[in-house]
Amino acid sequence: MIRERSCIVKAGGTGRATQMGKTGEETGADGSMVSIADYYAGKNVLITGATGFMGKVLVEKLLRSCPEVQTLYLLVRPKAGQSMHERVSDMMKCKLFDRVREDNPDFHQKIVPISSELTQPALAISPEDVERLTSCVNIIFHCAATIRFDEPLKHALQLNVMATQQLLNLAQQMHHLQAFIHISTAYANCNRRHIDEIIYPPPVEPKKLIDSLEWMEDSIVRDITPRLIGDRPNTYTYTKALAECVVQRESSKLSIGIIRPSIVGASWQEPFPGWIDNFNGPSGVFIAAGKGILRTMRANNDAVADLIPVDVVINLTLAAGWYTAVHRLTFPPAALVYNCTTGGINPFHWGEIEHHVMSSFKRNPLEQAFRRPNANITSNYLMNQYWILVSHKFPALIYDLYLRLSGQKPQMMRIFNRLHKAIGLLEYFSSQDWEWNSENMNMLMSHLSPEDRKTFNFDVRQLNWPEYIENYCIGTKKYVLNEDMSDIPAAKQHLRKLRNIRYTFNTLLLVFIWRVFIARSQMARNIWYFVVSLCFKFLSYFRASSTLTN
Ligand SMILES: CCCCCCCCCCCCCCCCCC(=O)SCCNC(=O)CCNC(=O)[C@H](O)C(C)(C)COP(=O)(O)OP(=O)(O)OC[C@H]1O[C@@H](n2cnc3c(N)ncnc32)[C@H](O)[C@@H]1OP(=O)(O)O
Ligand SMILES: NC(=O)C1=CN([C@@H]2O[C@H](COP(=O)(O)OP(=O)(O)OC[C@H]3O[C@@H](n4cnc5c(N)ncnc54)[C@H](OP(=O)(O)O)[C@@H]3O)[C@@H](O)[C@H]2O)C=CC1
Repeated sequence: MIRERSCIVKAGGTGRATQMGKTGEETGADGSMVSIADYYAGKNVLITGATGFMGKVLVEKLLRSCPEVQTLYLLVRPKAGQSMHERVSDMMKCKLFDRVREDNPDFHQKIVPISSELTQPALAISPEDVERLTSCVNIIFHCAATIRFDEPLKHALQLNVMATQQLLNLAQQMHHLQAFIHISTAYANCNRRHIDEIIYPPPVEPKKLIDSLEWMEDSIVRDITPRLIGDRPNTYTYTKALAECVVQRESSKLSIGIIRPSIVGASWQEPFPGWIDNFNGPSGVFIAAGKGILRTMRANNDAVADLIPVDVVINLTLAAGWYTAVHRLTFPPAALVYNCTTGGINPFHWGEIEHHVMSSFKRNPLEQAFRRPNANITSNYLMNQYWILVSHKFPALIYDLYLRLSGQKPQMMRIFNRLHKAIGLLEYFSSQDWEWNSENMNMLMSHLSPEDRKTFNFDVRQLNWPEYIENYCIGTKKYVLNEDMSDIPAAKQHLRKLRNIRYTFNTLLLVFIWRVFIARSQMARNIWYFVVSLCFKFLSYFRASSTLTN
């Protein structure tokens, strides 16, 4: 149980002893509150979802900025024919860890993978590992989740809610646990316009839902899912809301912090600008636009694009872990919620994003683009449908015809169908505005020392959006698509070729229209001559009137 009355924590390699003050705050020898890095020194940290996008950045930052941390226990499952050890060792080889590798080539010694499948009973952790974890873990970061918007409800419930409950059960057996940090999402309550840093009543009692879905066939669950999720857009936001409620229920027994990031994007500063490794959220949209595939999407130009860089989220998460732990005895029995968003502090809009993404991909084009990047967003449904037909389906049809004629397998229509499915799922988030209260983020910032504010910076007022978007787009090119920056001249040359193809195509189309309609029909010819003579008359009138005025 973690709500111990007092405790002495040996601050690892710094040799600095920290102790619980009367208020429950962990203080240094001089009575001041320990810094974040000093707090993590000597601590054993358990992380779920460490192989995911945010988990990796969390592991990297802990190792780099809290070098005295004792051990990171990562709950990992084997996947795609790779053992858990192979997966973790591959992860540590990735470029994200370059800076840590430079500082400490032996950093891998601090990482201990623990085999776990979160959807299995007791998280499928072996009894020996349970023993090990319960005897030494000091802080838990729970990042694992399914973030797919089309996840069947049963599976989303299993992973996002039931696994969270099981992890909380495990946490309660831990003898030295000081904080449990749960990663939620700012959109857990997206059925509300204004979202405070509180846990709202759940749409349904989680336990009752779990019990009733257990005996139901998948097809029945699929049929009733829209009724269950109600005014939420998908099973993801719905189950994340239920998970918050499950976490909240344990807050009388554990010290809990809940982080609610909005749309997590590439890194802003750390470990280097623009790091991103997936197609989720806006990244896939940016890439599709940069490749010239996506030309239109439904989004509101004036709606706030609540993107938040991944390093900001992780800095806040680590600071929240520190704050939750050092204040654990003074907390009321309620989880502290941190809305981790940018919209209320440093707003930027989808229209501006579109402009900067497009100009960035013109300066730094992606290789082998399908067409020149020129995506436009519109909130008008009919307009969007029109452009989908003209700019997506028609070119896809022509290209597939070309592939067929040249003996290759047609593929463009299939790509567009998948793209339409993906953007259809994202439109809900790009067409509306939300307002998040972020007082706890400000409160947390005010508790940091000037040094910690620099090392664990989450002050998004300093974020320069155009520069961030430029680095984000370059990041998708370098780290998601593995394209080389030295190939940019060739990519530009390819875009010039595409432009010439378009000019030639448009000219041929004009000639074709001329031949079919104008040259063959007397009426079309008459209309044509009428339009031309009207233009001529207008030009002559315009010229004559401008001569008179002179
Ligand atoms: C310039 C214009 C500016 C426009 C501005 C407008 C931008 C609007 C953006 C709005 C974003 C809103 C996000 C809201 C986030 C809520 C926050 C969160 O809490 S939660 C976090 C947010 N959560 C999410 O974002 C999850 C959303 N994603 C999903 O739910 C699913 O991926 C899916 C249903 C879209 C596709 O399912 P399915 O068809 O089964 O396909 P698989 O998944 O199996 O992937 C197959 C392959 O395709 C790849 N790939 C994937 N996506 C894209 C893409 N967009 N494109 C290209 N490729 C993509 C994928 O890598 C994979 O490759 P490989 O491994 O085979 O090589
Ligand atoms: N990305 C975003 O925009 C946002 C994310 N969030 C939240 O942040 C957290 C992390 O998201 P993100 O890093 O983007 O997600 P990812 O999909 O990149 O990572 C998910 C992680 O969960 C693990 N996981 C999934 N299923 C299981 C399982 N059955 N057993 C064990 N581990 C499992 C994955 O492991 P494996 O590699 O084995 O699949 C992976 O490590 C989530 O809680 C999400 O809700 C909140 C707001 C926005």
